[in-house]
Amino acid sequence: MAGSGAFVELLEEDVYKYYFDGEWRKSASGKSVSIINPTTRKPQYKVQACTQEEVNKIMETSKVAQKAWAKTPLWKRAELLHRAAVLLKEHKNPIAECLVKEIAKPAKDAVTEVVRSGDLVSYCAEEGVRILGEGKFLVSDSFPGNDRNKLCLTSKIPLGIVLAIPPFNYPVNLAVSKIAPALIAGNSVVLKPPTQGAVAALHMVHCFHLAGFPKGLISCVTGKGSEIGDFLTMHPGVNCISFTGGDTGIAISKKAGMVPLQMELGGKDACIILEDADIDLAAANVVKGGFSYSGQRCTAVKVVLVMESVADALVEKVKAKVAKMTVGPPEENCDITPVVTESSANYIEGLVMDAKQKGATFCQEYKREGNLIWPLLLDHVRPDMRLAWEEPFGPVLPVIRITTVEEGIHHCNASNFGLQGCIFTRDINKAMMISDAMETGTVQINSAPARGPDHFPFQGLRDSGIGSQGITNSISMMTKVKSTVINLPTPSYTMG
Ligand SMILES: NC(=O)C1=CN([C@@H]2O[C@H](COP(=O)(O)OP(=O)(O)OC[C@H]3O[C@@H](n4cnc5c(N)ncnc54)[C@H](OP(=O)(O)O)[C@@H]3O)[C@@H](O)[C@H]2O)C=CC1
Ligand SMILES: O=C(O)[C@H](O)COP(=O)(O)O
Repeated sequence: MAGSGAFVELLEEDVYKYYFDGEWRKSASGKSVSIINPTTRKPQYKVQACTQEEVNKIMETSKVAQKAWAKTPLWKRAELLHRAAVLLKEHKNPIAECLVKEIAKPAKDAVTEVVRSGDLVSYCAEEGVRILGEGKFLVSDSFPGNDRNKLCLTSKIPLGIVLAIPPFNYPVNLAVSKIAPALIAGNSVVLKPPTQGAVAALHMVHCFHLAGFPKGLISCVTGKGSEIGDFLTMHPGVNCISFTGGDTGIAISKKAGMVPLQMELGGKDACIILEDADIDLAAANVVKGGFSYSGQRCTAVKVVLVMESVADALVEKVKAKVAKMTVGPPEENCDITPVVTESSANYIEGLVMDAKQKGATFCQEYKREGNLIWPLLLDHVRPDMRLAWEEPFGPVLPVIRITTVEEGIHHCNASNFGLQGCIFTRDINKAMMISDAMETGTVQINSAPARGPDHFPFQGLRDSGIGSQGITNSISMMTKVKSTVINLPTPSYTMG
């Protein structure tokens, strides 16, 4: 159970502690932040509201710990990560319980998130050993005018302190996707978890603690992003920021200093369906892509662009599937569960009402109880409706009927987002042409958008982000190249 057994030291009275210098501590602020259960809409947990002084101390300690960690052999770093991965999987149930209570993730999916996170940590350890174990050897005589008298050795070195800020929808998986690459590359980590999801993240951090990582190497600061966020992201001790979330990331990129940024932000992933598509396959993916975790995924299908000639058939099939979806509490593994906050539900409702006023066709009746919104497919959505462009981050999916492929590509590229997109067609040549024309970080052919498997590159264009994630890319991003050049007194040619 959360906050008990192996996790008992995380909790004092009813407030979860923050993690610093290898210990669980109470904040000197004496204040806490309440986490509201999206299902009951009542306070579920409390976490410490950390102070700026505590952040300063964390940064100092983190810097010292990083210097020692960078001298720890790579295989030993990997060994500790493997140990943390085992512990994460061993404690999947209490961590998943927090995800159910804090972010209303269906119980089965919550367990999957933790297991996936363990796998990500192990894979990262293995990948890190391979890619960080290799450098480059360059010789000078390949550049015009040079003899072979300079030998350049390059290797990848750590950046220092990586600030990791994940969003509410994957507070464990999108935290470890930053923590593990940072650690294997020799960095220290300061984690600021999302408020909704903070307790799951603290339990995850405890697995790293139990694995035996050195004191100070990993810290976890809790508190509202709106209060402590700017102080963290603008802190001079930070050497890299890895952020996943919404528009906050755009603001951070304007305020952060001259440090590498990895930003994974919002998306409005389009699903283009052509006349020759397998409509059963497309419908199944529209439902899975649009409604899993109630649409609260950056990679959710957020607009369907279907050719008019097959639109009726698609809409009928999707409607039939939506009718079978279960709606209710995450504990009962319902397909659709309450969205994360009341303000999120209000925002979604605003988009629905705008579409209603402008004449969209409701394939189901709009229904809401508290934060729980029933799945809704809106047909005949037009570009003048907000739903055509904004991301609801909820179980509401607009369908725009198109008469040419170009119309679909144009709509996709006119978005301020450019995360992923997908195409359904039986013609691979057409699929490749459309994929080339779509201005998104990834295009999926005949499947819904997805970040995973976690070693695949994951990136967005325009407001969807900066840089690329995925295990290999994250490890590289959290390092920089260091060169050592040996200058020989006379040119030397091997076997010459
Ligand atoms: N591209 C991607 O991979 C993903 C993108 N998203 C996008 O994120 C949004 C929803 O996630 P959500 O968690 O609400 O996103 P937010 O951007 O609101 O929050 C993300 C994180 O930033 C923190 N934060 C808030 N204010 C600041 C600040 N000023 N400085 C630093 N950190 C801050 C939050 O903490 P706190 O909770 O305390 O406010 C949270 O940990 C959607 O728009 C979605 O598209 C979500 C998941 C993945
Ligand atoms: O934040 C998100 O929504 C995730 O990055 C999406 O991950 P998934 O495609 O694996 O669900």
